Amino acid sequence: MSDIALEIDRLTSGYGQSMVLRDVSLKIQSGQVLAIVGKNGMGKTTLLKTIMGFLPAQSGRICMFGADVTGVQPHRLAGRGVAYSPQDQAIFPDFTVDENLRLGLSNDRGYERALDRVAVFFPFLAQRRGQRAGTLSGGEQKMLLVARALMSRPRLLLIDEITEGLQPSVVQRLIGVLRAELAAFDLSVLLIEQNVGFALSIADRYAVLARGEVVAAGRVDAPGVAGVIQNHLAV
Ligand SMILES: Nc1ncnc2c1ncn2[C@@H]1O[C@H](COP(=O)(O)OP(=O)(O)OP(=O)(O)O)[C@@H](O)[C@H]1O
Repeated sequence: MSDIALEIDRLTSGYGQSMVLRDVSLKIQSGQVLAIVGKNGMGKTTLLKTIMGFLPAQSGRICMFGADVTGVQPHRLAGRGVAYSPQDQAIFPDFTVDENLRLGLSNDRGYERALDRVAVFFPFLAQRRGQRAGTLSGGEQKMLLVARALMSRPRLLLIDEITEGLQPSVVQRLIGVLRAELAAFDLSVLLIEQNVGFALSIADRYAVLARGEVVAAGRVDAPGVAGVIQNHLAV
């Protein structure tokens, strides 16, 4: 078993003729959290979509747990222990809370136990299992999204801008659930964030993406990191 959960080597990708990511290289050690920060339109979502196989890589390589997964279909990654919490339109509004959560597992076995685990942090999920997901508040829908991604106890979790529009108490709860899962399981996380405070509170390492390139990277506990990141975001 590789001690590197995710390794991206000189990845280039985009939409048709328009290249968005250029030679992006990143690495996540098993059990660690990497936060990717960057301004709007810098290629963060494109990076996640390419890693997940929704967009083809034009060049470069994506490895997970030592295996080359470049070009592997998204549903096949789920079978390898990869979960994805996308930025938009990711819950099924006409399905109930229960039905949305069941989509996070490949079968019904272990459903109740998984629900108990995530409901420690998001009790409303257990209390409102029959409610249509589209009638939950925006913050509750985001919590549902993270809970669904965690149902299968993934080895690698990719989260796209989960804190956008959330009140601080919900952000705190998300920090709580991620810390608990990180402590209990050998979970590795790739986090896309604009909320630098959230990113630094949960991540081990960071990378700044600007115009499709990694322009800064390092450990979050290095001196002055918040300032370095803010400077990049201000440019
Ligand atoms: N489906 C698409 N077709 C063509 N261009 C796209 C498509 N999706 C995104 N882009 C372009 O790719 C670039 C990067 O977009 P991306 O969504 O990856 O940025 P981002 O860093 O995630 O931004 P945000 O924080 O606003 O979500 C942008 O210029 C965007 O217009």
